[in-house]
Amino acid sequence: MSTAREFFHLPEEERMKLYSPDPTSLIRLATGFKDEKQNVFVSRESLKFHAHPIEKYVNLWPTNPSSYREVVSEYFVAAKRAEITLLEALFEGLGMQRKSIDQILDNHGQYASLNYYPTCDKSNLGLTFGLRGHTDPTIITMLLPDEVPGLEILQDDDWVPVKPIPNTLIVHVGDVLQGLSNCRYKSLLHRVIVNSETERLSVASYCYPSNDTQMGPPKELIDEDHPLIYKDYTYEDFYTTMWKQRLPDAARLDAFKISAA
Ligand SMILES: O=C(O)CCC(=O)C(=O)O
Ligand SMILES: [Fe+2]
Repeated sequence: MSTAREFFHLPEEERMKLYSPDPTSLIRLATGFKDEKQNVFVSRESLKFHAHPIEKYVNLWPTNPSSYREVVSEYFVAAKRAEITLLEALFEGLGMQRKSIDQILDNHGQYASLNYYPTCDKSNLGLTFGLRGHTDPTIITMLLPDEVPGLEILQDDDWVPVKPIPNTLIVHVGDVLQGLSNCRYKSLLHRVIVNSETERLSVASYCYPSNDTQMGPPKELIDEDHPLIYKDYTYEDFYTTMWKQRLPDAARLDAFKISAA
């Protein structure tokens, strides 16, 4: 976390060396922007990069601060290990067969985002979000927030603040897990609000399957009480559709519902 903070406290021209508007870049800094249509400002600055397999990507990462590669590698390798352990337990708990689990986890990827939410002028608070409501297009997202409040989740139509607990990770269910589990797990709608006093940081590890992974629910999860909701599709189909639709939430999955055939 302190390495991420150091990075975002570097002079703007140093950070902007990594700026790219292209979402397929292997590493990129994304900056805050104004949505003219909705007249809101989204203030998050984030450094996004691939983190697994780490040997393939580490040479693209910043060398300023000088500890960056070492500290960030150590964190994301440990985060990935924890994600896989958690997912294996969760899939086994759902009753999935080993073959189905391997199909999903073999060749999975890990995408990282260091998120920085600057403080916001009091007069602009009403029109500024850190991040607007969205679900993550992942299997799960492992999030390490700092101790500043800001994350909110939607629960029964109300935005509920998530109270930061020191040294505690948060795991979000993403759209892919909703699809794979045939809706036994629901993707979590969340957003980030900003404040005028304290900047906020978080470190996100997004776990996603390989492009050719079949994302329809495995047959062992389907029975009379749990009729099949989603047809077979690949992660690549999902991603391509997502970019076309530009939907912020799990409604992206509706295109793959059996009833949408
Ligand atoms: O900063 C946070 O707490 C949430 C970040 C987030 O939702 C994301 O990176 O997808
Ligand atoms: Fe998110």
